Amino acid sequence: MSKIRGFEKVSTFKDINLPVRATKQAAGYDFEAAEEIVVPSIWKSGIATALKAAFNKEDILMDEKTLKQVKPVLVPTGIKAYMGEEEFLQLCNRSSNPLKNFLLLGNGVGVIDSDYYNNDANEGHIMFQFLNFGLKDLTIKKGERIGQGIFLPFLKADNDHSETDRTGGFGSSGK
Ligand SMILES: O=c1ccn([C@H]2C[C@H](O)[C@@H](COP(=O)(O)OP(=O)(O)OP(=O)(O)O)O2)c(=O)[nH]1
Ligand SMILES: [Mg+2]
Repeated sequence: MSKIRGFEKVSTFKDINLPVRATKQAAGYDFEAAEEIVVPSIWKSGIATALKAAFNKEDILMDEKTLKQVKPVLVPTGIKAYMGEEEFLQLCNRSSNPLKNFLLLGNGVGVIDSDYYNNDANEGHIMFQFLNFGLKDLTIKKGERIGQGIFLPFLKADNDHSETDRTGGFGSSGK
């Protein structure tokens, strides 16, 4: 069978499942966490203190360490995806994540470009970036379903001559 679009395991991950659609007509392929990982509550980072200070009209002082803790956590899936040149994989949250676990995607939706597959930096490893708005830290277990991926076509504008090759992910284009 010729390869059109699909999923493979990143070489360093063995004991994981490839994404599947849960039902006959489900649009999204459900992704699982490839390892156990903690997503800290954003409120533990000192934001609560800062907000209190803001209400009291005090200066908000946040050190570097505190600010860094507010970053989303990249949850590894151990999965890479291949697809057509004019397609991408859209990563979306599961509806139950905010409802049950206060988990939001930091980037709203994730865009997996077709040239991310097998890139030199990380082989095309797909990550979900989560922020935990709950009051408690959340442990995501290995094998837990964390999000979904939907393959979609995209359109190009007139006079589009982009020839730049991708070298990595998450800010690798340097802009
Ligand atoms: O939730 C996401 C979003 C992106 N990616 C990977 C696939 C994508 O092809 C690459 C780059 O994503 P994007 O273009 O959205 O980020 P960027 O900040 O523009 O990085 P770059 O400069 O590498 O394009 O990172 C993920 O694994 N998960
Ligand atoms: Mg980009």
